Parts: sequence; C-alpha cells; structure tokens
Amino acid sequence: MTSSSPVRVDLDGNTIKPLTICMIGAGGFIGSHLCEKLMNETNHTVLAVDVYNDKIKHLLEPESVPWTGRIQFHRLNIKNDSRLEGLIKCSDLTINLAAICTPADYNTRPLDTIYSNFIDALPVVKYCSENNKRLIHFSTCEVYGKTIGSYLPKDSPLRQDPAYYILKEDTSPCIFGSVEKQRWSYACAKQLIERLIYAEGAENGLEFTIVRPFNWIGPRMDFIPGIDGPSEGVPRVLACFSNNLLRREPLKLVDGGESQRTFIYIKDAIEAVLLMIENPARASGHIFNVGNPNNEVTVRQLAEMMTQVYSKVSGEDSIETPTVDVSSKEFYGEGYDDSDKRIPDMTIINKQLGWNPKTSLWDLLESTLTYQHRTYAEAIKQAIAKPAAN
Ligand SMILES: NC(=O)c1ccc[n+]([C@@H]2O[C@H](COP(=O)([O-])OP(=O)(O)OC[C@H]3O[C@@H](n4cnc5c(N)ncnc54)[C@H](O)[C@@H]3O)[C@@H](O)[C@H]2O)c1
Ligand SMILES: O=C(O)[C@H]1O[C@H](OP(=O)(O)OP(=O)(O)OC[C@H]2O[C@@H](n3ccc(=O)[nH]c3=O)[C@H](O)[C@@H]2O)[C@H](O)[C@@H](O)[C@@H]1O
Repeated sequence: MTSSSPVRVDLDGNTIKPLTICMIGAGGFIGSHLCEKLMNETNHTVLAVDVYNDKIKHLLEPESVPWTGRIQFHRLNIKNDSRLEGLIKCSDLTINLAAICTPADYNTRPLDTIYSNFIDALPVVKYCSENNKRLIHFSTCEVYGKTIGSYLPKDSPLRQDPAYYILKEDTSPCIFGSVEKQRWSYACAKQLIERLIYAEGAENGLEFTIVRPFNWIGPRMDFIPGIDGPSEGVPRVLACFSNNLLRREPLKLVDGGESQRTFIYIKDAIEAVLLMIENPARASGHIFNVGNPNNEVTVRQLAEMMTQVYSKVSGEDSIETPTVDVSSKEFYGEGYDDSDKRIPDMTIINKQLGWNPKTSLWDLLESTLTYQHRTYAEAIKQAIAKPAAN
C-alpha cells in the first residue's frame, strides 16, 4: 500500500479516518520505524517530538518526499517544555516512547533512569487523561523481571514446565532483585507507570494501550561507539556485538552468555503497533506482549549466529577467537543483575489483533547486519586508521 492508498479499513471492516498522532521519542529506534511505516502506508499525520532527529532526517526532507506536511518535527525535552500539552491537545492519539532504556544506565544512572521512565511520563499521562485523549504507552518485557522457574533448584523438572517460565500479561508476577541490584530501577519505574496508567483507566476513564516489547532489533538500533555515539558508551546487545564484529574484536559474553532472549524483527513488531493504532476498540484497555516466541537463543548462541551471518554478509572470515567471557561487574559495574529467560505468551495479542511475527532470527540478523556493514564498515576502517584524537 502507498501513501495515496484510497481506503484503509480496520479489522472489523470500518473505514479508518486519518489521525493526528503526537509521537514522543519519535527520533529513536522504534519511533523512526513507526514514522516510516505511517508515512509510507497510511494517511495519518505525525507530530514527532524528540530532542534528536538524526534517525528520521530522511523523512523530514522538505519537498522531496510524497508525505510533505504529514510529519512535523518538534525539538523539545518533555522534562521541561510547556508546549507538550498543546501538542497532545491537538492530537487524536499520543504514543509515548521516550525513555532511558539501555541496561548500562540502569545501575550507573539509576536516578536519571527512574526520572525518565516514571516522573517524566507523568505529565503525558495527565494531559491525556484530562483532555480525553487516547494513549499508547511503551513499557517493557523487563516488568516481568526473572522467571518463577529461576528460583527452583537447577535440577528441578518443573523448570521445563512452561507454567514456570512463559510470561503472561494477566497472570505472571513481576519478580525483581533486591534494591541494591539497581538494574531493576528501570523495570520498577516502568511497572509503576503501567500501574498509574491502568488506574487512570479504571478511575478516570483514560483510553490506554500498554505495549511490552520483547527485544525488538533491527537497523538504526542505538549507536556504534566512537562512530555515532560516545566511544565509552555501552549500547544494547545488538549494537555491542555489531561493533565488535565491525572492529574484528571478540564479542563479550557477560557472565557466560547463559541468559536467554527472544528477538523479534522491528518490522514485524511495527505491524503490531499499527494494528493497535488503527483498531482502538480492540486495543484499548489492554496490555500487549509484542515478541517472537520462536526466536529464542542464549546470548552465547546469538553471538555465534551473528558471527556466522556477519561473515556471510561482509565476505570476511571470522577471527580466531570470536568470543570472550567477561563478568557483569567488569562490563556493567556494581548493581547489575539479569533476566534469565523471556518468552512472551501471545494469547492476548492474537485474540485481539490477530497478529503474529514472521521473521526468523537468521533472516532478521542477515538484513540487520547487511545494514550495519553498509552503514559503518567504512567509517570504522577510517577511525581505526586515524591516530586517536588528543
Ligand atoms: N527496543 C526495544 O526492544 C525495547 C524493548 C522494551 C521496551 N522498549 C521501550 O520502547 C521505547 C522506545 O525504545 P527505543 O528502543 O526506540 O529507544 P531509543 O532510545 O532509541 O528511543 C527513545 C527516544 O526517546 C527520546 N527521549 C528520551 N527522553 C526524552 C525527553 N525527555 N524528551 C524528548 N525525547 C526524549 C530519545 O532522544 C530517543 O530518541 C522506550 O520506552 C523503551 O523503554 C524498547
Ligand atoms: O529489549 C528489551 O526487550 C528490553 O530489554 C533490554 O534489556 P536486555 O535484553 O537485558 O539488554 P541487552 O543489552 O539487549 O542485553 C541482552 C543480554 O546480552 C548480554 N550482553 C550484552 C552486551 C554484550 O556486549 N554482551 C552481552 O553478553 C546482557 O548481559 C544480557 O544478558 C533493555 O532493558 C531494554 O531496551 C528493553 O526494555
């Protein structure tokens, strides 16, 4: 479908009216893909709010794009900008993506993490509630914390029982480590904002949807240290491993790389978000897991697969020692802790929106690492050749 597509209908066959969407955090990884989808395939208008716009610059070029006028960038920090309420008031729907969401920050900048994920989101919820505007809020699968199974003895057969590890929106508990384990500052702040939104729905009629993404990955995720982000910065695992592969360094496995994750291709996940946007009657009042339960690997397996895929897309042999073990204390510092396993239950999103992910882990890594190689390989070569800046 193209931007000129005449009639779009929702899952119940009703015509979809063009919406004005206030998207906060539109300049980030998920926001950039969502803006791209909305410009390419719908007639909705986006008021894109962020402090940065590098990842959506290609959508903002005046005159050269068919959707001119349907996307406006508003550079503002939601912490302290009175224009926010006006933007929410003149929109039909607000989508809040703004957050500090890299684990390296949770234990080293816990105050910023809690403020960003809880305090800064409060006015957004308040303005939506007071002005009767719909809100789609981005939470995280980290609100589940650790699985019940992780507390069972290592050899307990119950560990193999899905009842002890599958994560369900309406029944699973949220299990975090102690307060000293500051890793959980993010999950705890996200959980409290979820509870506040839920309560606004129950007591004041706020029309809301909460999204719990499970490791969405793809092009434009985070940054490559020393190229388009700080040299000492620690992004999420996809960018860490991409950076190692581009620089021909061993991939660092934290605490043995035993933790398990399910990875989903960003483009599959964005399909789910579009269904939520365009089917309010089916999405409102719900919390949705959005992930791919078929793409589970340990972090070690992820490292091995990325090494193989990168070799294929770059045409370079892998290095002799492709991985190295590091302790979490050394890599993330004091107060780090980890989720052991994250498999989303898909019952609710299937029932409400009929959505399913499509892309295998191999395929999504192939397209993502092709992008990483094309975007960064040359810049890395030049950076390595240049003597370090003074
Ligand atoms: N990528 C994932 O797999 C994933 C998983 C779980 C949860 N999430 C959640 O989804 C949301 C988006 O994640 P992402 O991966 O796109 O992250 P991202 O860091 O790429 O994007 C977040 C954007 O919000 C902006 N932002 C932050 N604070 C702001 C402020 N005060 N004012 C204005 N803009 C601000 C940032 O500049 C950034 O562009 C976050 O809430 C995150 O917690 C993402
Ligand atoms: O993406 C998600 O769904 C959520 O989970 C992520 O948390 P996590 O999966 O722990 O973060 P990653 O940086 O992607 O790390 C995944 C695993 O790889 C490990 N890792 C990371 C980087 C590295 O170089 N080596 C390594 O072994 C980590 O210790 C962790 O076990 C982030 O908290 C959020 O972006 C988000 O809310």
